[in-house]
Amino acid sequence: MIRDQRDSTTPSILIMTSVAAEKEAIERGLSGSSQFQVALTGVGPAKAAARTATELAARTYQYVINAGVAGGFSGKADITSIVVASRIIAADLGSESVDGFLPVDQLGLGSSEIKPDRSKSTELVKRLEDMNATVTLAPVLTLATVTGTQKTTNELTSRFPDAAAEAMEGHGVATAAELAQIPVLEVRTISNQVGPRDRDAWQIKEALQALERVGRALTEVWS
Ligand SMILES: O=C(O)c1cccc(C(=O)CC[C@H]2O[C@@H](n3cnc4c(=O)[nH]cnc43)[C@H](O)[C@@H]2O)c1
Repeated sequence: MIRDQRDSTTPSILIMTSVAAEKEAIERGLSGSSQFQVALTGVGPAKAAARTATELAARTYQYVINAGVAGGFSGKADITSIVVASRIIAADLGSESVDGFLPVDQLGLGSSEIKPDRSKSTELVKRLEDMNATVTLAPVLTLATVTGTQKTTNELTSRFPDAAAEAMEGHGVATAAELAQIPVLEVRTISNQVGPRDRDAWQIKEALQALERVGRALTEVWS
């Protein structure tokens, strides 16, 4: 019989955040739980994929989670609410055409979507609801560019009517996890609404407080 050599102090869940403030918020919520390792991706899907792959090459993990703040689509996810990804979608992976955007799926060049672990995602939603958090299970878009105009907002809403949030790392983290055959989750707390750029309106502090709550909920999912 093959035994798992890891002991209870070896992290088995890797959480990737883009910036240090997100990492610290998650770590406050985890309150030292030894099952989790939190590491930084930097901003954007390319760094996210490369840095996640580097972490996964260094140690064996059972789950990978991408966590951080995000933009919420109006009417789907309000500022400070939480979105757990039901689908992780690379929204800008494909080609423009005169008839509109063509995703790589339609070009016969692969898939722009990765499915997160359904069971753990659902359990995370339940734990957050038990904490009285406002939480939505819905598609989360990954883009290399933060949406900053009404035109792009309208295009994304039309292409992905169910999407609740957009961020910049999820599909990169998920791609590295998929290649390593490890289940992935994405969870985002909403710091701003997707729409015409208004950086002063971003509520980072409140979104980071919600991220701390996500950290607490994660310890319950894996208790
Ligand atoms: O300035 C700070 O203190 C600070 C603290 C935590 C995070 C930040 C960021 O700027 C995070 C960038 C990160 O956030 C995601 N994000 C947030 N809103 C959006 C959006 O509307 N569209 C796309 N991405 C968004 C993204 O994943 C970035 O990596 C600052």
